[in-house]
Amino acid sequence: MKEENLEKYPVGDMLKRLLLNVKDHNKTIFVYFLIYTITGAVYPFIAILFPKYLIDEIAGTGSYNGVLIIIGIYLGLSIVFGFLKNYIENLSYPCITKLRIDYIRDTFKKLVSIDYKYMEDAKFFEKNGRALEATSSNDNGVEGVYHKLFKLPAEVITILILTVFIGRLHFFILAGLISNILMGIYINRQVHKFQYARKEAIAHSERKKRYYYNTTHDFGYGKDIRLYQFKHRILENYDKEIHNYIGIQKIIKNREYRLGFLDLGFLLISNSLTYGILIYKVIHGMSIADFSMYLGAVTVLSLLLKTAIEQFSFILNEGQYVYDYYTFMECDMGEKGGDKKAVKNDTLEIIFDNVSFKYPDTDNYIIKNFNFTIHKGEKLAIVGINGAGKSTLVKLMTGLFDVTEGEIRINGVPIRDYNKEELFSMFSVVFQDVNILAFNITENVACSSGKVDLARVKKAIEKVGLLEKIENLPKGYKHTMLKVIEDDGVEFSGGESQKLAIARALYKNGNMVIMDEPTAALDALAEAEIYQNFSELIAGKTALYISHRLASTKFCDKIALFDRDGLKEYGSHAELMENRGDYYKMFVVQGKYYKEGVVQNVSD
Ligand SMILES: Nc1ncnc2c1ncn2[C@@H]1O[C@H](COP(=O)(O)OP(=O)(O)OP(=O)(O)O)[C@@H](O)[C@H]1O
Repeated sequence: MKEENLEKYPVGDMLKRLLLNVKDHNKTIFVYFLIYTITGAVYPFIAILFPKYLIDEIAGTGSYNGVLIIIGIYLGLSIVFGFLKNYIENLSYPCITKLRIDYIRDTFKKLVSIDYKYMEDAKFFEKNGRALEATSSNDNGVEGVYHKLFKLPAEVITILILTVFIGRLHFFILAGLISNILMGIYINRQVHKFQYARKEAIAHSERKKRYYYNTTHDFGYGKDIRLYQFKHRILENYDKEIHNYIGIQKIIKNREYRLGFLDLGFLLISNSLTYGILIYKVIHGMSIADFSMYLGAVTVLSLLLKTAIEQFSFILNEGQYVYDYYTFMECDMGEKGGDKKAVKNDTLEIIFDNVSFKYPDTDNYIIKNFNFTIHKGEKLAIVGINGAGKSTLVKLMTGLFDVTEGEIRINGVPIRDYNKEELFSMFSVVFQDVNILAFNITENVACSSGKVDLARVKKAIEKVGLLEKIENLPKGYKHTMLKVIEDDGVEFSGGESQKLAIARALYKNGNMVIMDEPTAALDALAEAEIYQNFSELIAGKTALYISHRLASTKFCDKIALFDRDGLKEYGSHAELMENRGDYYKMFVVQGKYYKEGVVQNVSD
């Protein structure tokens, strides 16, 4: 990767946004900053001037009292300024950390609102990883830059005063110091450029490492990892990735190390100049008191210049990540959608108008030139082979993915015109993979911890047959689910989780019900109950039912059968049976299987 890859970014703009953020979140930090800058700028002079006055006093009158007064003043000033400076720094630290935590909160908000398509996009995770890096620790990114910005102005003031002071003594001392510092900046920027040019490789490696880390820490993978011996493969891959990562870091450190020699050379030249000139001045009449004061001033200046340059470079370098963060946060990722409101108190009509779709970064169309209408109040069953695109249709009509070509309209309005939250509010969906969150039962059903209609939660739970199970839990509806947060959290079986997901859909009471294999994990009795109660569950709404169990299609008005080439058959159960096509064949095969199973069970 070439170093020219370093992106230029507007430093001023980045700084302005950081400061505006302080203004919006916690203005007190500005007051702390002011006090720190004054005390921090004055503090070093106490140590620089003290030896001069002390030596002058000893060499002059030599009175004990005079010496004691000077020591007293020195100690007094050191204590007052030193204490104030540290105290204020201490007060500001957690406030600055809070600013970073707020940035993380904003990222969370963004992540749960952006278009779903990004959730299935590996590249997005790398981008997101880089943005998160800017908020990942106290010392780097946003918070690191804030801490440095807090301290830097005090140092700059001290440096300016000392520069004039020393510059007046001899220009060469100053020139030596400045060239040393310029070299420091150059080296720092070179290392950063080199490192930043490798940020894609680092982010890629980080993503892989994170994946292996998460896989081993996620209980959900526990069974497969053990029973299928994935452990060796995971560890092997993790080791490989670490090796890769360390390889990149070594290259960066090697470059830093080599450039460090250049820095050392300039430091030696600068120090030789300083000491040489000061010794020369002493030989030609400079007092020891002044000598010690200038020596102190040069030492402090060179130290301060070094720290200030480091901080300055740090701000420039880390600012690049901070800017990446802002770019990420400001990127429109479909959070809002259009401005149309949800359809209120009505059922939905969905029209697929010449829709084609392929997943981002893939070449194959999953759906091609698809024209179809789901009428108001219709109960439609979708059946078909694995991978035919049934779930993809759901992702498209609910707005989780955008169509590649064509248009989907809900009650005449293109779905991209709906506000995203309004659009999502219209669907009560039960997906085949159920996700239970580590909240309590009520929150999992009502999807809220705010205003919840407990009677409705209970009714939904009752309808899916979970009433007894939940009322027997020690904390009932308030019992936390999963063991991730609470030790005594309740873990549901696959079927129970699916029932809970149906209860969630019932409680939501959207305009349309979509069930994608909602009974796959249910026992036969529970499944039969869902079939029987289906009409009641959907309460006259438009409903879509995806299932491989053809018995479930009988209670639907229409059936659409898909294969890899799209819609193959469409009609009522009776019509499709009469047509003797694929649906008929599938139905007969499944029926035969069931019958044979029954016969066998009976004969057993
Ligand atoms: N995020 C994705 N990126 C790329 N391809 C995908 C993605 N999700 C699904 N696919 C592909 O799209 C095709 C259709 O998948 P879909 O899940 O819609 O099928 P399905 O009919 O619901 O299958 P099943 O009956 O097995 O649930 C599959 O070939 C799948 O590999």
